[in-house]
Amino acid sequence: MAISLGSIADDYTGASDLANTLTKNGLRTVQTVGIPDPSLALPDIDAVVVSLKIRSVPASEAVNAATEAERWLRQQGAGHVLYKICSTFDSTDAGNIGPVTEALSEAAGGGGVLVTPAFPETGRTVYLGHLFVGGQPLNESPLKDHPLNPMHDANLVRVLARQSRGAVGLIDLAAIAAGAAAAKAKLDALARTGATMAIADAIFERDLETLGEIALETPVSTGASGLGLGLARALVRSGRISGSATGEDVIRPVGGLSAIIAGSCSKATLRQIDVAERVMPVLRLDPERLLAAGPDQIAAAISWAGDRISAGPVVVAASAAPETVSRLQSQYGREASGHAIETATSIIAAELVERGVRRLVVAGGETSGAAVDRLAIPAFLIGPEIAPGVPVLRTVGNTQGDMLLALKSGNFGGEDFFAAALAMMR
Ligand SMILES: Nc1ncnc2c1ncn2[C@@H]1O[C@H](COP(=O)(O)OP(=O)(O)OP(=O)(O)O)[C@@H](O)[C@H]1O
Ligand SMILES: O=C(O)[C@@H](O)C(=O)CO
Repeated sequence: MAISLGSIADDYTGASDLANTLTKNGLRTVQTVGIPDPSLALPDIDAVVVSLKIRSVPASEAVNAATEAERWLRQQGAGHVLYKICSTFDSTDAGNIGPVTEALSEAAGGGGVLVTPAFPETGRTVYLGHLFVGGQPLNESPLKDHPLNPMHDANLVRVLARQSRGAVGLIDLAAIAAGAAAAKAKLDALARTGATMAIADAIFERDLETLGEIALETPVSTGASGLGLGLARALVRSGRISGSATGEDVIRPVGGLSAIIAGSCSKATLRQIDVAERVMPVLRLDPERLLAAGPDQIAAAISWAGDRISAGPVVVAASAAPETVSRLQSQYGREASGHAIETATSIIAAELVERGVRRLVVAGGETSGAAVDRLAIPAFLIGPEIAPGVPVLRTVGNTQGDMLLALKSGNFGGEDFFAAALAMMR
C-alpha cells in the first residue's frame, strides 16, 4: 500500500473531521489511533490520518510524537504530510502548532510552511491573518472561554509567532486571488527572508483549492479540514487519485446498545445536551464531587446508565457552563480537573461498552481521545457525514467486535446532533 497523503491530527475528533473531508472529496481514507501495530491489516487507501492527542501536552512531547508519526507516514509513501490542527487555532504561547510545524518541516528538509485553520463550511475564515469564528473574531467568540486553551488574540501571525522559533509571514487574500503561482512565489519569498511559516488567508473553498495546489508542491503543511479539502481536490485534479471514495458501506448495522458521553463544555455541546434531554435520559455528572470522590461518582453513573440503557440511548455529561468550569479550575487547577474528568468519562464509556454498547457518540476532542484510548480501538473506516466535520466511524481491528462511533468536536453539530447521529448508527 502506498498512500498519496499523510496527516497527523493533534486530537481524535479533529482526525475524524479531516478524514471525513478527505473521504467526501474522493480519497479512500483510514483514521488510525496513533501509529498502528504492523499486524493491523489496512485496506487499499489513498490517505491515512494518524490521530494523536498532542494539542494540550508539553511541546517537546508533541514534537516527538508528531515526528515519529511523520516518519511512519513517509514510509507508507506519503509525499505530503498535513499537520491537522483545530479550525479555532486551539493552542497557547507554549505551542503546540508552531513547535510541531517547525519540527515536521525540518525533518522534511525545511522550506516555508503554509498554515491556515480556515474551514468555511463551519464558519472559520481567515482575513489579513485574523481568524473569524462565524461572524466573530476569535477573541470575541466562545473560544475566549475554552476550558483548556482560552483564545484571546485573533491575529494568527502574532499568535503563531509567540509559540515559534522562526518568523511568521502572511499570504494575504490578494496574493491568493492572483492564483497558485503568485501565492507560491509569496511563500518562497517569505521563506527566503527567514520565515519558517506563513499564515494564509482563505474565505471561500476556491481559496483553499489554490492553497491545496501550493501545499502539494511542499512536503508539509498545517491546517484544519479546509486545507485537507484543498489538498484532496488538488490530488484528484492531478490525476494521481481516482476520487471514487463513498463511505456508504461503512454504516452496515452493528446492533447492540447506544450511549452518548459528553465532556465538551462548548456552547454547541451544552445546547445539544439540553435538546437531547427532551428525548432521552441525561445524567449530568457533578464534577466537583467527581474530583472529590472519584470512584463513587463513577460507579453511581455506571449504575444509573446500566438501569436505563436497555430501554434506549442515554447521555452521561460532565459538561458545564463557563462560570462553573472556571470555579472548578481555580480550585483544582485547569489540567488536573480536565484530566480527572476525562479519566472518569473514559471509564464510564468503557464500562458501558462492557455492558453491550456498540454505538457510541463522544463529544469533545480530549474527551474522545481519552475514551478511544481506554477502549483500545486501533483504527476507523470513515462513513457518511452526520454534520459538517463529523462522520460515522466504523472500528477496524477492535477486540470487542465492530462498533460505530461518532467523535464530535466541541463546537460542531446542530442542536439535535445526538439524536441525528444515533439515527445513522444502527
Ligand atoms: N464541568 C467541568 N469543569 C471543568 N472541566 C470540565 C468539565 N467538564 C469537562 N471538562 C473538561 O473540559 C475539557 C473539554 O475539552 P474537550 O476537548 O473534550 O472538549 P472541547 O474543547 O469542547 O472539544 P474540541 O477540542 O473538540 O473543540 C476536558 O478536559 C474535560 O475533561
Ligand atoms: O478543526 C476543528 O475545528 C475540529 O476538527 C477540531 O479539531 C476541534 O477539536
